[in-house]
Amino acid sequence: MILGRLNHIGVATPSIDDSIAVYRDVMGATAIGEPFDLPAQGVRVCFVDTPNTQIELIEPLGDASPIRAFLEKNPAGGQHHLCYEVPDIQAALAWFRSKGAKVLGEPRTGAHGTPIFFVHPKDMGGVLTEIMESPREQH
Ligand SMILES: CC[C@H](C(=O)O)C(=O)SCCNC(=O)CCNC(=O)[C@H](O)C(C)(C)COP(=O)(O)OP(=O)(O)OC[C@H]1O[C@@H](n2cnc3c(N)ncnc32)[C@H](O)[C@@H]1OP(=O)(O)O
Ligand SMILES: [Co+2]
Repeated sequence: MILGRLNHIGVATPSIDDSIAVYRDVMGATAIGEPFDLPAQGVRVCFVDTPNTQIELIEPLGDASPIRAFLEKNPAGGQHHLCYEVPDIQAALAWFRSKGAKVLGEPRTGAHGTPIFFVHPKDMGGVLTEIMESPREQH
């Protein structure tokens, strides 16, 4: 398994619009994407570019959103997950399973349009970890 670059840091928020204002006005972010819905993943997403990675702002979308419980515990939002790139999602899936880590579901299409899966925080030192196949042009 080849662990690649840190693609993004997931930050859960009760309001993407409010968070955009903070990253724009307080953090001085100059490259903020348009928010978009990912109904299949139960989130609304907005990417804030940094020089070497991205902040992925995520807001609950729908009653079954996987981040609702997180926001109930952390009403102001907060750091939610880390996402690393791999060259081959299936090889990575087999790798984590071979290590006995709890993979959450099967690979599905993530916010960058490539396959992703999550590894339970209990097996990752308390860090919800997303694994994402690198976009093809980066292979
Ligand atoms: C995929 C689109 C996009 C992309 O980048 O492409 C995204 O990243 S979308 C991100 C949102 N989607 C997900 O997070 C899917 C995977 N997550 C899950 O399945 C759940 O969030 C899960 C199972 C990690 C936690 O579910 P839930 O919070 O409902 O369960 P519990 O409250 O029982 O939590 C169990 C246990 O884990 C701790 N926990 C929960 N969330 C986190 C977290 N983000 N980081 C670290 N730890 C977390 C929680 O505190 C519980 O611990 P315990 O000691 O048992 O109280
Ligand atoms: Co993510």
